[in-house]
Amino acid sequence: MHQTIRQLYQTSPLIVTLTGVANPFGPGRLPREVGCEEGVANAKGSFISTSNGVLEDFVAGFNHGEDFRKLGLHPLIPIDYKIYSDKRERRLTGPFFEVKETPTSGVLTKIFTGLKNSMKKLQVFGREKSGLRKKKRKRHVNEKSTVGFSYVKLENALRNMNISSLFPVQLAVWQETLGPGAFERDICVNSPTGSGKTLAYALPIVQMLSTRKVKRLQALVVLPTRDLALQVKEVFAAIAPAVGLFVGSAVGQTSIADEISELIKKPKLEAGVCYDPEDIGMELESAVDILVATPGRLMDHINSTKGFTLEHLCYLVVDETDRLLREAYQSWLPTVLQMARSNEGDPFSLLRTGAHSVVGSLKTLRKCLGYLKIEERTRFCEAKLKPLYLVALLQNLEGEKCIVFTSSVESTHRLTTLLNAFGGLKIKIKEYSGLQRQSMRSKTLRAFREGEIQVLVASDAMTRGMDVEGVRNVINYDLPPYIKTYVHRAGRTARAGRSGRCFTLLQRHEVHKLSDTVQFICTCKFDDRDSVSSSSRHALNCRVFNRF
Ligand SMILES: Nc1ncnc2c1ncn2[C@@H]1O[C@H](COP(=O)(O)OP(=O)(O)OP(=O)(O)O)[C@@H](O)[C@H]1O
Repeated sequence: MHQTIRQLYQTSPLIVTLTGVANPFGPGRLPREVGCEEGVANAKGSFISTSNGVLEDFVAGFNHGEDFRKLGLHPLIPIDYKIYSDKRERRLTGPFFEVKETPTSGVLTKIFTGLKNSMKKLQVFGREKSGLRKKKRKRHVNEKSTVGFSYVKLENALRNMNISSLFPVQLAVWQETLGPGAFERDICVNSPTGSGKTLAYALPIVQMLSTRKVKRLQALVVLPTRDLALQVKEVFAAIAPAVGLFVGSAVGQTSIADEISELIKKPKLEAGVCYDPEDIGMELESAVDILVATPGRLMDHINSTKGFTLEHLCYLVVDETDRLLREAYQSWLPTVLQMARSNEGDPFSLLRTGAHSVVGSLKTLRKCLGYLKIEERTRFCEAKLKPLYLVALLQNLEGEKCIVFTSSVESTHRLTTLLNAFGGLKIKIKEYSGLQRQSMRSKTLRAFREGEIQVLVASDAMTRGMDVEGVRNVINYDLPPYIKTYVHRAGRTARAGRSGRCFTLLQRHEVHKLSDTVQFICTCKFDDRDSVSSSSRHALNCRVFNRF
């Protein structure tokens, strides 16, 4: 049975959107065409998944749809749209519904209206925004002293991180969550690589929790890999202690016992008193307010750690959403949603009644928030000469920090061995790939960050989200297989407003593939409202920020 979008909004609290660079319709176009923008006003609540991908993400969406449907939710997956893939035009149809109508009255919510003037400085903290509704204003006045105090503390913490002003995406999310309309909806943050999305969600979470009275696990951030999770934990750890919050991680590879002792506070027992073990179990409390986790270890704690609970969860961030939701990881998401709401009896009573803190409907923050200064260069060479070209290129780059991407873990290993065998290169080269033990990877990454290593030869384990300061160059030794891989690889340079270069070594027969990719990125990524140059048209990826 086919449902129209409108019917779906009336029945479904779940919205799955597809946004991002590789969205074949261009960011923004899809949601608008299927009426998401219009839908935000009507939807009763949402959990959102975003995706950078093309076809496989649609398919993944369907698979996950099964999980979601078990929970009584229905993903909104647009069907009956032309999907361009491998130059072929395909049409997806699916079991749920078909998009028949294209609402034309969908009006873009102007989330950035009025922001421009307040974008410059951190003084945005503590400044009361004009246009606050009466009720909100009252709340601010009541909390003025505490809130103002935490603004100052946060500001100092940011200054210690050498951050003196907020990036546009950070201001936009801050405005969405703490400004007028304060977090009435779940939001999806969609902005270029290296534009500061991590702090964009970390800052408001820390601010919102800064007035908490009791230490409980109230914010959960989920990321697909350990290194990424630790990177994000560092960001939280730099600002949360300033307002008295505790941050923990559950990322695997370390002993679970150590993790438990970090996450769960044991009651202090008096010597000589005999306690009932069951009573002790009851008194276990969370030792952290914010947890950064990978799905596997998160599930371990959910299943077997005494005292670990998500029942007080207020904020859920699903980072690198498209990747996380493509891999089921023991259905972690439905489990988290269920646990988070288990104290309400009906897991979706919050969605329906709006009690407690409402799961708002979806809002997509989508805008080109600045330019990525990436210079793109291609070099043609025969396959057998590629290593020589690479050596020459590395010599030319004179020890600048550089990541060389290959197509597989095996070729990463081979190429590193080969490069190290060249005596002439006076630079330190190491490999980073999924083939290595985690401890080895982390050690290499640390050395790369600290500048002890100048060139990292990496498989695509390195592409996503990794933030290493000072990476000036990215080299595609092998052509990336997908558009989004290209985007994420290139996004390891030109971060935080800096400039960078992306080189691609090409064989003649690969030329059309690259030009298709680049053309695709240039034509599809931004809609007409975003005036950007083609070189800036890189890397959009997504974070989902969900409030229970
Ligand atoms: N306001 C700021 N001022 C200066 N530097 C900042 C600011 N916010 C973030 N940064 C720096 O920008 C870099 C990129 O930030 P972050 O890793 O959050 O980007 P991202 O958008 O999540 O990237 P990706 O899409 O690749 O995951 C980091 O090194 C971070 O320290």
